[in-house]
Amino acid sequence: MAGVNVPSEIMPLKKVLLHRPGDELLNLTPNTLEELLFDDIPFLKVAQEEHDAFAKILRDEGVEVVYLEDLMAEVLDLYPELREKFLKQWIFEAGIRTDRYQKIIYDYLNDNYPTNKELVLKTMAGINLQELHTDKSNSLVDLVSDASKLVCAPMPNLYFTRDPFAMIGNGVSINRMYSETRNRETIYGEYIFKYHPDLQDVPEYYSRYNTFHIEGGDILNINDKVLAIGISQRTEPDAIDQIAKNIFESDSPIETILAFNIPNSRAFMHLDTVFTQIDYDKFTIHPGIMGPLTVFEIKSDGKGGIKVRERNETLEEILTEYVGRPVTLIPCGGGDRIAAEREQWNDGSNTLCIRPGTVVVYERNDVTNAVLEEAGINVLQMPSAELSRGRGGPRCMSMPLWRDAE
Ligand SMILES: NC(=O)NCCC[C@H](N)C(=O)O
Repeated sequence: MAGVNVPSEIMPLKKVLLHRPGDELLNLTPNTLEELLFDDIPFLKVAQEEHDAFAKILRDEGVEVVYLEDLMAEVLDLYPELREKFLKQWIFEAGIRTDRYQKIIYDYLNDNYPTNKELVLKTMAGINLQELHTDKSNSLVDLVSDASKLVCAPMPNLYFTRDPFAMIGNGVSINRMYSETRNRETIYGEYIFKYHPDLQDVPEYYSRYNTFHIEGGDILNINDKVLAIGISQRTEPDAIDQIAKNIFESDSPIETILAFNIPNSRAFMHLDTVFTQIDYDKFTIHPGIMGPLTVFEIKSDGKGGIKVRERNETLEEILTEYVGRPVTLIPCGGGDRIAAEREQWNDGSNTLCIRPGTVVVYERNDVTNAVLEEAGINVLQMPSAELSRGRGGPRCMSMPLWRDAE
């Protein structure tokens, strides 16, 4: 089906975008973990098995699974003239600035990765110096550079397809990311939404070339008229102002944006690490954010601008007003503070809802999973020992492209 339709977080999921972890995880090293936003180096083989189990759960529930690497390769297959443009842009965005190395890397990729799928996967995996057979006789750089040096860094966070671009109703936000390492990931979104036949007519509400950063983990579709966006470590108020104006000026039916101001911290990096919708009237929430949370309501001022007011009611009251029925907040960890902190850290709140009352979760968060089941939620558990080392859960690892309407 062409286009995208994601008017909520809970209606039956029909099509979802994933990225299967690849050799980019083999290019993680201890001294690059912090810069690349990982807490340890996953065992690739097992991470892939866990990811395949995730895809199987989705397919068994009737969801069409498409992969980012395939969509990008299809674009280059359909438009061969884009291969050179994409490669040169990717090399530049990898920080390669000298003509010499730009040519060495361009020729290396073109000569060694003839199919577009192989090429796309290699741009995701990164390149290290020892792969490049440079002529060491005439360059100081080659003579002194550490052979294991990564000349084009890997993009290990790509399997978190939630973040680089995010569906908003029938449109998309192609994001400007908080960190340079993840901002590189948005190149694939630029190409698939500009050229892929299934996606090229999707209205864009934000551009990767904008100044202010916003990430998809902070964007939650409440319904076709209400959008929630987190103010977080990754998403700044200026970006929300900008996307709100763009949305209100567009054909989008969204009338209200609720900005959730959550603590600025790595553990709570996105709104969806502490808050997700799991049924018509149920949300999971990390108790640790309830105290400091403030909610701002943003609407159009009718003159191309916005008007903002702080909501002082309780979160339940605010959500009940916008969801249209009494809302229950289910605490991650079930009221046990230590379990809440442990399980939020391992994405116990980061559920992926595939239809009202049915969610995919990490099996490791057994306290929260039991609480969800007691609340009548159908909990589909996936293995997570290696994937969770990247600090993201089932919602982080998925970007819905189509959900049924009400
Ligand atoms: N939506 C999400 O919460 N995504 C998780 C992203 C984890 C990744 N290592 C990051 O720090 O961006």
